[in-house]
Amino acid sequence: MKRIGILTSGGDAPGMNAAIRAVTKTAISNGLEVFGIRYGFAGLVAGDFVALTAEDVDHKISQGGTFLYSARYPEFAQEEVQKKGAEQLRSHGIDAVIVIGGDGSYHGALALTRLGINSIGLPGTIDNDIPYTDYTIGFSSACRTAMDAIDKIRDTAASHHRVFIVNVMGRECGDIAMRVGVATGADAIVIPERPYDIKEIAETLKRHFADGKDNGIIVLAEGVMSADKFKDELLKYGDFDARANVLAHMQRGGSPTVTDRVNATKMGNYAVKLLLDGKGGLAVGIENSKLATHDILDLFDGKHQGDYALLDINKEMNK
Ligand SMILES: Nc1ncnc2c1ncn2[C@@H]1O[C@H](COP(=O)(O)OP(=O)(O)OP(=O)(O)O)[C@@H](O)[C@H]1O
Ligand SMILES: O=P(O)(O)OC[C@H]1O[C@](O)(CO)[C@@H](O)[C@@H]1O
Ligand SMILES: [Mg+2]
Repeated sequence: MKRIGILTSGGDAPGMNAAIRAVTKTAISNGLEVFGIRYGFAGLVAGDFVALTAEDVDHKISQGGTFLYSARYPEFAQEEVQKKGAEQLRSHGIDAVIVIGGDGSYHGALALTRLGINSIGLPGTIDNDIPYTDYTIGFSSACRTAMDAIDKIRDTAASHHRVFIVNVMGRECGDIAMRVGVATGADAIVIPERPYDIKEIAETLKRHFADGKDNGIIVLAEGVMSADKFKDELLKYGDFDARANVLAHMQRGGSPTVTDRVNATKMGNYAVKLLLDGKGGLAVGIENSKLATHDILDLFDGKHQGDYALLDINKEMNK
C-alpha cells in the first residue's frame, strides 16, 4: 500500500478537520501518500481528488466544518455507482480509504471494502448515534455550542418569566438533549428513546413557577417532535408564556472542543495503522476510554446506548 484516500461524508462535524490532519500526518510519517477526496462519495465518483501534504493540514485542527467539504449523495447506495467510485480510486493508484462520517457513510465504506478497496470508518457526526463508541467526533463541540445557546436563552426566559422549548439536533438519538439538558439545568429533557408525559412536565413547570422560579427550559430532542408542536401540546395543560426555539445548524459549527480534537487525533492515527496492517471494513471507536474496532457489519445490527441515567438524574432533581 502506497497511497490512501480520505473523505468526509454526511453532516459536517467539528473535529473532522482534526481527524483529516491526524490521518494525513500519520500516513506521511509512515511513508504513505495521501489524497483528499472532496465532497464525500460524490467527489469520489467524480474523481475530485487532491494530494495532501503536512503543510496543507497545518492550522486545521482548530477549524470547524470540513475543508474537504461534505455531501449527501444517496446515489452511492447503488452498486453501479459504488463500482465507479472504486474504479476512480484504482485509476489514481489509491489502495485504501478512510471515511469520516456517520452511520450512513459507513455503508459506503463497507461497499468499497467489498469492492477490494480496504476502508476504515471514523465516527464523525454530532449525533452520537453510532453503536460501539462512547463518543463520536463533533458530539462534544455540538453539546458545548447548544449549552452556550441555552444559557443565553435562559437570560431572556427569566426576564419575561417564560418557558422555552429548545429543539436540539441528533436525529433519533437523544444524547445531545440529555447532556445539554443536564448541563443547563433544564426543567425537563425529552428524547425519542424514552417515554415522556407532557402533562407531568406542565405540572413540574407550574410548581417551579409557584415556588418562585422565573424561567422554564425544556430541552427537546428533534426526533421527538417539533418545538412548535410540543409547545401547542404543553399549552393544553397550562397557561404558560411559552416560546419555541430551534438551535438547528449552529450546533454543527465552531471550533472543536479539546475532547473532539483529541479523540479525532487518536482515532485518525489508529485508522492509518489499521490500513497499514491490511485491515478494512472496520469502524473505529472509543469504548471505556480505549480505542476499539468493530466490523462495520456488526454496527448495522447494533444499537447505540445512550447514558440514560442522565435522564433519571434530571427527573429526580425536578420532582
Ligand atoms: N446504504 C448506503 N450505501 C452506500 N452509501 C451510503 C448508504 N447510505 C448512505 N450512504 C452514503 O453516505 C452519505 C452520508 O449518509 P447520511 O446522509 O446518512 O449521513 P451520515 O453519514 O449518517 O452522517 P450524519 O447523520 O451525521 O449526517 C450518503 O449521502 C451516501 O453518499
Ligand atoms: O444538514 P441537513 O441535511 O439539514 O441535516 C440535518 C441533520 O444532520 C444532522 O445535523 C447530523 O446528522 C442531524 O442532527 C440533523 O437532523
Ligand atoms: Mg447519521
